[in-house]
Amino acid sequence: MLALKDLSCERDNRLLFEGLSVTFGAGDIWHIDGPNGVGKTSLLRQITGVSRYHGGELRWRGRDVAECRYEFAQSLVYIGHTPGIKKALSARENLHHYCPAADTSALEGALAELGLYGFEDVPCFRLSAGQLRRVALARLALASEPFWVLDEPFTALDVHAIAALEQRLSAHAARGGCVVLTSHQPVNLPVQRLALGDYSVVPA
Ligand SMILES: Nc1ncnc2c1ncn2[C@@H]1O[C@H](COP(=O)(O)OP(=O)(O)OP(=O)(O)O)[C@@H](O)[C@H]1O
Repeated sequence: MLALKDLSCERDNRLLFEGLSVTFGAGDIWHIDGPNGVGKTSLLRQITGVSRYHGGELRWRGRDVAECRYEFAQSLVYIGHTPGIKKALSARENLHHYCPAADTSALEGALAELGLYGFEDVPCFRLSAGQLRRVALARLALASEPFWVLDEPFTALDVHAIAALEQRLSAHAARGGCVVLTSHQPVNLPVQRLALGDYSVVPA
């Protein structure tokens, strides 16, 4: 789906990585790994178009992303480091914001999948860190976009939510979707690993 060719990244005049070439394909789950500060979030921000890249090329389904920004954006779910939840709104309202076409039972099903049954209408400022992360991730159950980019999605989740999320990611890949994620925890899925810092691509 997305090919990175000779990508480089610098922040504050410091080179984080260069010459990074990898293709994130249909059916893949990629785990971007590396120590704190190596540039994982910066890479995700580059590939999603949130930050610009300083060198190299990004190609979406064979086309330069600059030429197909709208199509690429329509194909992408990006859930960043912070959950991106409006705390004055409820879980249901937040999910509706991201998935306006979903009906009541779809919204409730997505929230229930991540253990939020009974919390649908509680304002999010009353939820815990893990529950807030669950609200953000619930949209994956409703997402039709093929390319998912998730920054530290397992942070703050308990074992049950981790298992539910892993199942969701696995089902997405099995349907021909692609997942690119960062995690400091081991991922219990057949992932391909991209270790920033040594640029090695380790197949599953
Ligand atoms: N807002 C910012 N302004 C300037 N430099 C930044 C900013 N955020 C991060 N950096 C720098 O960019 C580098 C890469 O940061 P990034 O967040 O991409 O790392 P990371 O690998 O995701 O780290 P972590 O594992 O801690 O989340 C860091 O070394 C940091 O010094």
